[in-house]
Amino acid sequence: MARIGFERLAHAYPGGGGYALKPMDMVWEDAGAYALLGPSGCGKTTLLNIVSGLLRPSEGRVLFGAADVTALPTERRNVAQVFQFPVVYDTMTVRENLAFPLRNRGVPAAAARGRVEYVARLLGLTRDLDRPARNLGADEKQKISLGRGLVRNDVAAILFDEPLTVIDPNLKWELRSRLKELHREVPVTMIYVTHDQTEALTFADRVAVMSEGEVVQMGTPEALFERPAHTFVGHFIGSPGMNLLPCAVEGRQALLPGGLHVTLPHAYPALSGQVELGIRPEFATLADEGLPVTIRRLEDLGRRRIARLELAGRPFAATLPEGMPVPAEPRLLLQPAQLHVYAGGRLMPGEA
Ligand SMILES: Nc1ncnc2c1ncn2[C@@H]1O[C@H](COP(=O)(O)OP(=O)(O)OP(=O)(O)O)[C@@H](O)[C@H]1O
Repeated sequence: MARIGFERLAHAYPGGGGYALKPMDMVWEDAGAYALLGPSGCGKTTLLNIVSGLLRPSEGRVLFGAADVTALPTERRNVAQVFQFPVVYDTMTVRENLAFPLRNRGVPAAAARGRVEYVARLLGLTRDLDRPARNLGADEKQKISLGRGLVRNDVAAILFDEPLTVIDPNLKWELRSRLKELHREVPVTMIYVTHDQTEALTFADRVAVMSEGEVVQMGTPEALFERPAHTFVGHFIGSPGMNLLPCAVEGRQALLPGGLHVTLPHAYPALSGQVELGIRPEFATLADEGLPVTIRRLEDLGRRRIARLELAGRPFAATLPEGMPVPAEPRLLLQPAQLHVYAGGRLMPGEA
């Protein structure tokens, strides 16, 4: 198990035109469950491959504990990897597949047996243990791959690269919770790459949200929801994402187009770059008093209703409280503590 550190780490692919991963310093604590979350092309796989040793970074250092592993190949890093598609020996039984990484490390047969059966139980593979792997379907085969990644508990880290891609949607939820359960029982550092926010937020204690080669925020799922450090995080996390309105800020007042004023929870100094006011739809509700808005349409999302509005000439999403009829003259209430100010995309702290 290891704490993983990045020191001035960056990567530019030869002939790739600039950084695929911009310079970063970061520490992932030993035994943490981390996710790398972001859209296609943001640099998740590049960072994961640097951790696994598949890719040598063009700048900076990678540390496992105190050891500099930057130049070490994968086989000398003691990491387990689970990829998008199953990596399974068809000629072996499920049991032999799961035991393979242990046998390779010389783990005694009795200890290996217990561990294999434990992991098989966790992944729902017990009944298949003595079947040849080749007779199984894609879901089952990917479960074997997951099992082979999870079976050793002496690894520095287990790296998952979009491991549930081929899994049937109904099974995904179940496997996610099993992985989480396993992490609680065997606290190994786990790093999980995905573009799916539900997967990242349910699996990880801490999520690194990436955009354009940069980790724009590393935080708990709660922090990403309540205090997005970057407008990208506000927008990318949540459904619908955070509302962002261009504005000017003077002290404790945000001035929106059309002459509307919003009182902020803090005062702000003079800000440069594009200034935006951010608030999540969950903290903006239709009410009898507040800012004047126009309702464009309503969306019923099952447990809640979202009103698509126009505020200061811009689209805006808010919550229509349960049981509230659609108001004839709709007004919008914004929870003051949930108002955030961004300049150049970054969250501004405000004055104490
Ligand atoms: N071998 C390569 N040579 C040149 N450029 C590359 C190479 N691999 C990736 N890139 C570029 O680096 C950037 C980051 O790619 P990366 O694969 O790390 O992103 P990602 O977030 O994992 O995306 P995806 O989810 O699509 O795999 C992209 O712009 C990509 O085009």
